[in-house]
Amino acid sequence: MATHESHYTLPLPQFDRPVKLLIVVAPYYKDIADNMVAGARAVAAACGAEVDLVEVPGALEVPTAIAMADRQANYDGYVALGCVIRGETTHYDTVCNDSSRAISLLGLQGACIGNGILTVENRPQAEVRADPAGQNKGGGAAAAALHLIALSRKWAGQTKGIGFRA
Ligand SMILES: Nc1c(NC[C@H](O)[C@H](O)[C@H](O)CO)[nH]c(=O)[nH]c1=O
Ligand SMILES: CC(=O)[C@@H](O)COP(=O)(O)O
Repeated sequence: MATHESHYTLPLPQFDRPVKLLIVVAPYYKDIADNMVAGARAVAAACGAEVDLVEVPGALEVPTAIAMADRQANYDGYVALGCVIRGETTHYDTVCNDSSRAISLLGLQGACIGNGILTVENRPQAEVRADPAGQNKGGGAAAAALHLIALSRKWAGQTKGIGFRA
């Protein structure tokens, strides 16, 4: 089994105004999803963020639900959670690639999203990544969303070129 080098983790951002996060989770593998939600909730709580949660059937529906919420609701950011485990067919690649690409495109359009959709070969890989006491990828996705929200607030209302001398 591969060993994993630990990586540097940014300190969590601090906020002077309330933050509202939406967790969108696909509980396709329910125990895995439950652990990721627990990790994400703990990180949100550490930043004082309020959390709502909605469930969708599978990873492919996660970006669609985030896009709907971003149009119709008032969340500051989103945590995308789920797990895709390779099966016998090429469907794995479709679910992994399309969910990831759609989430990235929503991010480029301005939504603050942490992507915590696991894409793994087997269940043990998913379990260690979902475990809040293990790799805690749910917590990492929540932290990513919170960092983007902090950046978005830092630059809100700024106009290009103002404040610089030519
Ligand atoms: N195989 C996995 C799926 N597949 C289902 C799709 O995400 C989608 O719900 C369906 O195609 C209907 O649009 N979803 C997962 O979250 N994880 C999988 O391993
Ligand atoms: C990741 C998947 O979509 C997978 O569960 C589908 O399994 P299969 O390729 O065996 O149909």
